[in-house]
Formats: sequence, C-alpha cells, structure tokens
Amino acid sequence: MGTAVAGVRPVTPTDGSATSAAPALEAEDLYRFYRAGEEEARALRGVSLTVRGGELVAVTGPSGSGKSTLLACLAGLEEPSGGTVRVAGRRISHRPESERAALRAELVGVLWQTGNLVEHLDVADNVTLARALHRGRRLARPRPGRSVVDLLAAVGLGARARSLPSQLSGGELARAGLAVALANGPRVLLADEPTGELDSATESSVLALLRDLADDGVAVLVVTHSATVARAADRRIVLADGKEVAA
Ligand SMILES: Nc1ncnc2c1ncn2[C@@H]1O[C@H](COP(=O)(O)OP(=O)(O)OP(=O)(O)O)[C@@H](O)[C@H]1O
Repeated sequence: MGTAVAGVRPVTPTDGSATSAAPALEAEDLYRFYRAGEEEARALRGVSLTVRGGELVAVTGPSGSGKSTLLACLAGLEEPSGGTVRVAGRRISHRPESERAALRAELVGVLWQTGNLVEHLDVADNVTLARALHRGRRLARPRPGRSVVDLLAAVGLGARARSLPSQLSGGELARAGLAVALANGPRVLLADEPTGELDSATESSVLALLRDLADDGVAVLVVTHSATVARAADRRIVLADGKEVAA
C-alpha cells in the first residue's frame, strides 16, 4: 500500500450514482475522426479498454498513433465519433459539454505535459483554485479530502507552496501539476507524458508518486514515450494507426 499520496484516495460516493463495482474506466469501441476540408484523419479506429482502480496502465505507440486523442476522449474533453466512455460506471461520452465537465470534476484528474498551472498563482493557490472550480461544478456532494498543505506535502512540495510555477524546476512543475490534477480526489488519473522532459532520477520520483496513487486505489492511465514508465506499468496498451496492437 502506498503512503506518499495516501489520503487523496476517493471514498465510495454516497449519492449512489457511481457504481463502485464498475471498472473505474471503460472505453468501448472508440472512434475519432477529424475532418479538415476533403481530408479525414482517423485518429482512433475501434479502441476498447478497461482500467480498474489500483492499476497503473501505460499507453504507448509512435507519434500520431492516437494516444493524446484517446486520452482526451477518456477525459470527456473530446467527444468520440463513435463508441462509449464510462467512468465509475457513468457514461461521460455523448453528453453536453457542461455535463462532461461536471463528471470530470467529480471523478477524473487530468495531467497534461504542457501543464495545468496558472502562471501568476503560486503552487498552493493553484491547488486551491482547482478545488474551488471542481466544487463549483460538482453535482454530487463533495468528498472529504486532504488539505492543500497535506496534498502538497504528499507530492513532495511542502516547501514550495508559495513559489510561482516559473520558479520551479521541471520535476517540481510535474509534481505541482500532479497536485492540481489530484485536487478533486479523482477515481481516475489521466496523464499525458507526465515525465516527458525530466531526467531519469526525477522521472523515477514522479513515477513513484503515480504508483502510490494506484496503490491507493486510483486507476492511473499514462500516455508515455518513456520505456522506464512503460516497464513500471502493470500493463501496456500499444497503439498504432489508431488501433491497439500486440505489445
Ligand atoms: N484537432 C485535430 N485535427 C485534425 N487532426 C488531428 C487533430 N488532433 C489529432 N489529429 C490527428 O490524429 C492523429 C492522432 O493524433 P494524436 O495527437 O492523438 O497522436 P499521438 O499518438 O498522441 O502523437 P504524439 O506522440 O506525437 O503526441 C494524427 O494523425 C493527428 O494529426
């Protein structure tokens, strides 16, 4: 059982809407096409997956194989052209944007390589803002969570709470982004290249945080080009040309 981020683990919802027996994340036969004039990019062509709480799953594949598109569809940030996404048994796809955002706020943490931090707010205020935004959107009752101070300590940023993002190292930025992604105590964490620009020692420490999170019951799905991250995952999903291929 991990300890570093223990306490951000979600508790079973009390509103009866999310079924705790359902897999944390399910995608069934996802398609995503982009049209630009006469051209059509087929970014996803029938991807299905299941990730249970406690699993750390890596999504790998060459550039342009559909990894980021998959993540965006799983997060409800994009609508798939076909197929269904469910989080904790609740369908997040094929809904109005406001409903997708509300479900995301309740159940999903998203960590992008480009960062999810507001530049002019310090680290603690970034986490506080993320919490406030999630609370404002949340349909169900807020779950009990850690204080911002505890959450920052859990990701190893206790001493940097009052630093601006521009004052942080790459590894610290990744940790701060993780704290923001965890602000809502998500059931599912979706991360796109969270260790993309980190040296190997820093990558290992971020990877350890993701592992602790999974050990605490969160379903963690990481898009990565890193062989180290892929090796450390419980499972690997390899995409090529918008489809899953044998690992
Ligand atoms: N908004 C868009 N409009 C048109 N085509 C897009 C759009 N987003 C993605 N694509 C196309 O969909 C395909 C998959 O892109 P995606 O970004 O998901 O790949 P990826 O595996 O994440 O690549 P990388 O590893 O380089 O980040 C590519 O051919 C890309 O050009």
